[in-house]
Amino acid sequence: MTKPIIQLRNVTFQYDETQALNDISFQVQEGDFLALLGPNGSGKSTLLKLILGLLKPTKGEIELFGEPIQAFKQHEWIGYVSQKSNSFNSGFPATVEEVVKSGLTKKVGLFKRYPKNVDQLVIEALQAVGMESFATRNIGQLSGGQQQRVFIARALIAEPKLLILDEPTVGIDHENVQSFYDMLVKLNEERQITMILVTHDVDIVSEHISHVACLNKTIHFHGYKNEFDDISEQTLDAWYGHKVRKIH
Ligand SMILES: Nc1ncnc2c1ncn2[C@@H]1O[C@H](COP(=O)(O)OP(=O)(O)OP(=O)(O)O)[C@@H](O)[C@H]1O
Repeated sequence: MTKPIIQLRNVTFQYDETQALNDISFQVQEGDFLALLGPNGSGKSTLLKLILGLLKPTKGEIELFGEPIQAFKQHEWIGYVSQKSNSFNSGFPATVEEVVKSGLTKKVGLFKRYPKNVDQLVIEALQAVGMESFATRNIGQLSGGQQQRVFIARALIAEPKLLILDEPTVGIDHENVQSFYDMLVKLNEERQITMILVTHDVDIVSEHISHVACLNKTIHFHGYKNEFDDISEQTLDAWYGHKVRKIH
């Protein structure tokens, strides 16, 4: 039996002037691979910040792993790779292995020691994203897509149950997007990591994604990927307020 990892009930969020989210209710189940789609300004980042506990809903409730978010303490269960992770300049003074190791800080606490097998853990995390041969390189000397993989390894080393990726394929060239997806699917299937992939690109929805949620201030659709495929472009246009083209 799968259980909800995230449950939102009637969540509304208001910045001073702007209502960013209106009456959002949906669940993410253990093992789901969810693409959260929405145009610019549709509330995707706001929704993520609510799930990560960085903002509090104006109205409504959020549960993580079956607990009200206010009581939830296992923050190391949630890995987050932000949109801006892959923007180091070439002189940034950290190696790939140092960046990955820093992903353990949340788990071991800032002033506690790393486990004895930390080097092995770093290599395993890098192997999972196909980046082990870059371990000693400077992070700033990697391409945007390679840096993104390293940041996923940094999240993986803490053994998350849920991985949230904000626009992960930005900066990855077209030929490498498929292998990037294959890597995410492998993590989802082999390690049973629940995935939420945030994007404003409808095209990006790969065949491997299990669920899709369409957000534009409110949730217009949340369901299986094959149900999403049946939605017409006209309906998407109406939700998003502009022309949308689906590429299969
Ligand atoms: N700190 C803030 N203060 C006031 N309004 C904000 C703030 N952050 C976001 N907003 C507004 O809330 C709405 C939702 O913004 P949000 O950043 O969540 O959208 P998004 O879907 O992540 O957009 P994008 O795809 O462009 O990153 C927008 O109208 C935005 O202008």
